[in-house]
Amino acid sequence: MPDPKARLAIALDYPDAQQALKLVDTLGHTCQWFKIGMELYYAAGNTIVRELRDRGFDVFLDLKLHDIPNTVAGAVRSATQAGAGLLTIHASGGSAMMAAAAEAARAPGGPRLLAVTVLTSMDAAQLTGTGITVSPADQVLRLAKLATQSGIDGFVCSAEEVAAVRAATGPDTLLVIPGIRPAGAALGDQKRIATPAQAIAAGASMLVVGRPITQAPDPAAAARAILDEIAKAEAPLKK
Ligand SMILES: O=C(O)c1cc(=O)[nH]c(=O)n1[C@@H]1O[C@H](COP(=O)(O)O)[C@@H](O)[C@H]1O
Repeated sequence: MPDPKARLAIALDYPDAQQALKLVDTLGHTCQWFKIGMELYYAAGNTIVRELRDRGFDVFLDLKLHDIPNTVAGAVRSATQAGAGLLTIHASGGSAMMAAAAEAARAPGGPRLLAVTVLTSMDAAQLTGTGITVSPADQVLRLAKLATQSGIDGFVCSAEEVAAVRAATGPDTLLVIPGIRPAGAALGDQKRIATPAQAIAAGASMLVVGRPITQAPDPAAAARAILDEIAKAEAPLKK
């Protein structure tokens, strides 16, 4: 059974390195993966990526790149220098953009790329508002297939689509699932959600959790509870 720690990334959605590192210190080595998103990266750049690497953690750099192919390839090269293990790009940037990103990520020490499909904060009505009239599930599948053809083998989607994406892309695909809400947790802006156990049971490789841990009265206890839920969900059923 894989270590549950390898299957949880904590979203460090903070405005500066000081606040982010305070949470990291609070969690200690309960967790292995930390996700640095736009809020923290725009404030602290590659310095915070290196700081976490120096402390022995793995870094998931969530920059959701979406630009012309040449620009995205350059951004992948810049992000590679800091040593992130995972990096996100938007699948809706298209096949040429994803292929250019995949090529840039093949450099030594390059990150594994994850194509973000349909944001977990979007429901069918919001998707329709952007001119896409198929369901979120159909759009996720379409983008996952496009990403696969473009040389990307990891995806971000919601737990609602994970089983279909797994079936379409194979057992080795890295499927990373945000929109995780333990039973009773506040939804905030998330729309397509699941509990940790539901997401793992549906076939998720890794879960992304932010506020249910960072805003908890006791973040370390909240993280441990989620790791326990992951471990139980992946344990074979005893008959
Ligand atoms: O790429 C992501 O990580 C991501 C994609 C997505 O579709 N939905 C989504 O919530 N995320 C990120 O996952 C984290 C979720 O945070 P919480 O909603 O606080 O658990 C945030 O850092 C989001 O930026």
